[in-house]
Amino acid sequence: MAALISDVSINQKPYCYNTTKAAYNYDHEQYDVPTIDYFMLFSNDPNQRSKALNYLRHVCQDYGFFYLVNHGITDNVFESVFKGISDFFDPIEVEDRRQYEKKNPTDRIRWGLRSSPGENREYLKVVAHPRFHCPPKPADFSVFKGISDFFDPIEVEDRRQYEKKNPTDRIRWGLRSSPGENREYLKVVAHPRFHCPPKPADFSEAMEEYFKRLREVVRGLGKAVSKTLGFEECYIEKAFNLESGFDVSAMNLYPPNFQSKGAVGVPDHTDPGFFVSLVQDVNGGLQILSNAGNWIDVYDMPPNAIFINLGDHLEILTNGKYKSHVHRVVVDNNKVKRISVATLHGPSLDTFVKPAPEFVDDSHPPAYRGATYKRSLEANGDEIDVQSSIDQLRLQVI
Ligand SMILES: O=C(O)CCC(=O)C(=O)O
Ligand SMILES: [Fe+2]
Repeated sequence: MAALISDVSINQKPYCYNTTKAAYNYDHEQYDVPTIDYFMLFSNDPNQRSKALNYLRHVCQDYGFFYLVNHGITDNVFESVFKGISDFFDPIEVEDRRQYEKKNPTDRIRWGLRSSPGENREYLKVVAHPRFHCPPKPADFSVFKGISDFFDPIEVEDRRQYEKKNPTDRIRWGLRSSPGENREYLKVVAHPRFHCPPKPADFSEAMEEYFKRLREVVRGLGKAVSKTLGFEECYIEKAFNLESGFDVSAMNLYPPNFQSKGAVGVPDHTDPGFFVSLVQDVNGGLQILSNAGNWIDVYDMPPNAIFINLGDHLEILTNGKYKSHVHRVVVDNNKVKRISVATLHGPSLDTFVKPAPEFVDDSHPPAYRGATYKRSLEANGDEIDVQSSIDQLRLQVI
């Protein structure tokens, strides 16, 4: 006789609020992302330059993200990048891309396809027939009352006795909290050595050209940000040993909403590195959590602007003065597919990053543990995964 399995589930909160940060205000806020004019940061007119740097200081401190315009990277460069990525992600050639699936932690090119709706529930499964099985406690396991008593939040540890032990379990309990993801991605190490799949034609050239120009822009931005912190313009360059800085770029393709499984493109996260630069071919989906705890839709990005987000390692270096912000991608409004290129600009792998003495005093004790960039990346994956580990490095809530 066939076994009957009963699945008793309790749904948890909606996707992706399982972060350790303080309670969020879930309202989306539709306000402008500030715009920084790159050219003005280097203006020959000292008045204009100082105005632009003051504004950048305010934006870094009170926002932590901005659109960068007038950066000098031409439309042609962007067009070639999006064409190259779109060709690479040709739906017909998906099997060919599997050669770049994870092989080992030293991969310099990695591809992945994530299409999962996420799961947020606690469950108890029991074999109900031919013999009925059920945990003996709580008393009077009458259907909804009993189930609700069984899932008593205080007693969660007690329920672990029913976690998977072997395939013949007749009672099994589980707690699943995964945010889901909908994207195809290609990650490449872009610096100190540039890596890219050799096919399709022109893809690698387009990316190399983009990264070369982007590095120049990011170097300039590092100088300007050093000034906003009150230092010489080479401060960031030296602190992070940028000559051999470790940059990883994620090229993402998000499906249109009717093809996605669930609403999340990329779940809540911050990024390692000191700056993250992001460009996209169409508007839609990126949201960032403001200092005030509101989700801001990045929806009005000027054409060919670069969205800059401060990264974890700038937060650590400045002991929390310039913060890295949680962001995510939602796909439920994507009418068409969207391509983005998120590049995480990092220190060299052997740079030991800790709160710099200039940001530490009696009223600002060190808020983060120091670690080499390599170790901080390895805390939650490998070098090319580039996952944040700032929560593990945090010494106290600031
Ligand atoms: O595609 C986006 O808008 C953001 C992607 C992202 O946050 C990442 O790859 O780290
Ligand atoms: Fe990100």
